[in-house]
Amino acid sequence: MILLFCGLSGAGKSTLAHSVKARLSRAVVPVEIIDGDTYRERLCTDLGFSRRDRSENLRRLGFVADRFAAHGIVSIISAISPYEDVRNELVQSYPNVKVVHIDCALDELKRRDTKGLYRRASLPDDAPDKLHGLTGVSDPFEAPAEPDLYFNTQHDSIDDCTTRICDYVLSQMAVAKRRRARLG
Ligand SMILES: Nc1ncnc2c1ncn2[C@@H]1O[C@H](COP(=O)(O)OS(=O)(=O)O)[C@@H](OP(=O)(O)O)[C@H]1O
Ligand SMILES: Nc1ncnc2c1ncn2[C@@H]1O[C@H](COP(=O)(O)OP(=O)(O)O)[C@@H](O)[C@H]1O
Repeated sequence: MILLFCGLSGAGKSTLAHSVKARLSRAVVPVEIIDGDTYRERLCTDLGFSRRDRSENLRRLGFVADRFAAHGIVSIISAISPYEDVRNELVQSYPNVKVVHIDCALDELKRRDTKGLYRRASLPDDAPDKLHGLTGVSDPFEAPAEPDLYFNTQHDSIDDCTTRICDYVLSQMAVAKRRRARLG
């Protein structure tokens, strides 16, 4: 299974990816986190934040996620993934891709500002530290029309989100197991 987490910077993708991994490891379910930030430092160093590059970024993460998933590992892609067409492309290209929208209001993200990106995006255009094209501020984010799971992390606690995601994964795994048993 591939869990495709998408949402704005600071919404909670990495936090939830790690808490889900920790919780599922207790049930002996292997999880691999494929984090946009980390892969941008290694596999995707040539990519920036244009539409073309963000699309290529997600295609690469999807390919890696599928390789892990093929070996029974739950792959969590934790990236902003702002475009519906590329998310749908992954859903159609690989088996068992579930889209998880990690949502949060911009006001709350500006308050959290864990990496200082929102402050930098609000600087005057000629400021040396100005961040252009920040998703949700000066670059688009297309909310998934039909996510498999939806969270608003301003209202849903880390623990509640983690429980719902883990319950979903375990129930999907149980369905797949029953299907395999029926087919012999
Ligand atoms: N312009 C702009 N817009 C959005 N994000 C930016 C930008 N510049 C740098 N960053 C940092 O890059 C991280 C997002 O990388 P992703 O690979 O997840 O993005 S994308 O899916 O390709 O849109 C994102 O990480 P997260 O905060 O974990 O989401 C930011 O730290
Ligand atoms: N329900 C929640 N789920 C995830 N993170 C939350 C939640 N509520 C508050 N937070 C906080 O929001 C921040 C999210 O940061 P992070 O996980 O790095 O976001 P992202 O990976 O989407 O950029 C963390 O400081 C986290 O503690």
